[in-house]
Amino acid sequence: MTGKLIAGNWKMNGSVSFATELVEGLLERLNQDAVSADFVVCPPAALLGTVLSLAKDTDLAVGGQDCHANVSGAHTGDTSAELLKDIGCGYVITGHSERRTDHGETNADVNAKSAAALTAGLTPIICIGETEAERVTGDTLNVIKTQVTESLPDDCDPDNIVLAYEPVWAIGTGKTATPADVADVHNFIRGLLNDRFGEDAAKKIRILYGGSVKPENAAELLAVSNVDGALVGGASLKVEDFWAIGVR
Ligand SMILES: O=C(CO)COP(=O)(O)O
Repeated sequence: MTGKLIAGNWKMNGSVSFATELVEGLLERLNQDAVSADFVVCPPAALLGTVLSLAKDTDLAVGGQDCHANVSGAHTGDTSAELLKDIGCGYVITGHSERRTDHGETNADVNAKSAAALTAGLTPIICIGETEAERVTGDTLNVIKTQVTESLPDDCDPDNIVLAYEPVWAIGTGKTATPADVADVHNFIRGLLNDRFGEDAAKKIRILYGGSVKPENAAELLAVSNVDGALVGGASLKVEDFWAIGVR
């Protein structure tokens, strides 16, 4: 692990002109500022080619938003991790709560997709997080434990995985978990990773926080123990805001 990882999940937003303007804006800043954070953008699949051609040979990394667990085959509309790697991606988001909800993805599915990503040479950004109902009933840590246990592939290399804690109730709602809540969950996740991989290996795994991260709350959230970066939705669509989250 080096600096913080600031990942932008564009979700189903953008166009060729939007992507070009946003990526050019980021590259301009990457060239000018001394940056300790690593930046990655995850555009919709149809914009990957545009973004990759702009980001080629730069410090801006690019990721997909999902991949199929299989290498190839009759899976209309899906994209394999191999193909993402082949076109130049370095990362892929797996298990985002919107995919768990919209497409019924289970921890087992997320595990298989993350394993496929690792086999292809991509770093999966494996998403976990409790719903509002689970938080209210005090089940947050149990849910997190199950998700971490079941979503991480058996033989995964701690060098090549990223976790993202995104409380579902904080996504796109403007509600952010308090630094104390975030600390509780991130410290708990670190403990689970320590138990599984041993402390030396586990500390290589970056644990991102996601859910209504914006320039106004980024400093406070990124200062929390065991918060190694951010997975940013809405604010990653504005170059000034996305940049200000990682460079302060
Ligand atoms: O889901 C998210 C990133 O993956 C977070 O989205 P928002 O930053 O828009 O809340």
